Amino acid sequence: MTDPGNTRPLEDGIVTDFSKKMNYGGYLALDELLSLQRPVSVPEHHDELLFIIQHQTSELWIKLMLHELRSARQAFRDDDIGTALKRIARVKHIQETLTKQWSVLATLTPTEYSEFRDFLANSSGFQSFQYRALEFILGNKNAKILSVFASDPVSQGILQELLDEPTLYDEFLRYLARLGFAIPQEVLDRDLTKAWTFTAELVPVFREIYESAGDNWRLYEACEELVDLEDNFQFWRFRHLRTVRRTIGFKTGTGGSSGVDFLQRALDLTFFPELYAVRTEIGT
Ligand code: HEM
Ligand SMILES: N[C@@H](CC(=O)c1ccccc1NC=O)C(=O)O
Repeated sequence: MTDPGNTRPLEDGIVTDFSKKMNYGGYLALDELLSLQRPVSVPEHHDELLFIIQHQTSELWIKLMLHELRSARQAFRDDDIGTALKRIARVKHIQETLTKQWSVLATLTPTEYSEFRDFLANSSGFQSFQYRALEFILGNKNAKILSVFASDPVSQGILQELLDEPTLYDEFLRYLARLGFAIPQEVLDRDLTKAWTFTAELVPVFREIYESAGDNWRLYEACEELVDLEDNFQFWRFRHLRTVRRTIGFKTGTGGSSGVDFLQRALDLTFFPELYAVRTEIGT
C-alpha cells in the first residue's frame, strides 16, 4: 500500500457538487451567523470577540432552554409527564454546558476587559430578554423589569405574555391537583403575574410523594428534576457572580446596578422552595 502521507484519502461517494443542493453552510445560515460578531471597540480590541461569542452562544443555548421549558410546561398541561421529564433532562445538560462555559470568559483579565468596557456603554446582561423569559417561566416574575424593554416592544410583548401565563411549576401543581393531590385552591387561583412565594401547605403534598416513591415514581422523579433545575440555575448565577467579582471587582455595573452586591442578592431567590423545604421533613 502506498504511504498516504498522513492524509485521509477522500472516498468516491463524497458529495462535492452543491450547485443544486443544500449544503452545510446554507442549512445553518452560516453566512449570517458568522457575520454577526461585530466588535465596537476602536481600535478593535483582541478580546472583544471572546466577549461577544461567549454572550451569543449563551443566548443560543438559552433559546433552546426556553423552547424545551415551554414544551415541558405544555406536557404537564397535557398530563404527559414522560415528555415533561424528557424536556427537563435536556435543559439540565444545557445548564451544565453554560455553567462550564464561564471558564472560557474567566481567561479575560481585568486589565483586558477594562480596555474595552467603556465601549459597551450602558448595555448589560440585565437587558437579556431571553434570560428574563427563563426566570419568568421558572417562577421568578417581576413586572417592574418590563420597563427595561420599553424600547423593544416585541421582547416586551413576549415577556408580558410569560408574566400573565402559568409557570412550569404552576402547571406541575395543576397536574398534581388533577391527580387528586391536595393542592390548595389559593395556589390554583393565584395571581400569575407575581413571583412564586413559599406555600407551606404544599410541603405535606411533596412529603407524601417522597414517602410513596415506589407507587409514584414519575412524580418523585419530576420533583427531583425540578430540584436539579433550580440547583443548576444557582450554579450558573454563582459562576456569573464569581466571574464578575474577578473581572470588575466592586465597580458598579454598566446596567446601573451596584454590581456584585446586586448579583449576590439573586442567590437568595428560589423557584421551588417547597421542594427544598420537604427535605427537612423526610425521615423524621
Ligand atoms: C466579564 C464578564 C461579565 C461581567 C463583568 C458582567 C457583569 C454584570 C453586572 C455588573 C451585572 C448587573 C447588572 C448591571 O448593572 O450591569 C450583570 C447582570 C447580568 N449579566 Fe453579566 N457580566 C458578565 C458576563 C455575562 C455573560 C457572559 C452573560 C451571559 C449571557 C451575562 C448575563 C447577565 C445577566 C442575565 C444579568 C442579569 C442578572 C440578574 O438580573 O440577576 N453576563 N452582569
Ligand atoms: N454589566 C457588565 C457589562 C457586561 O458584562 C455586558 C455588556 C454588554 C452585553 C452583555 C454583558 N454581559 C453581562 O452583563 C459590566 O458592568 O461590565
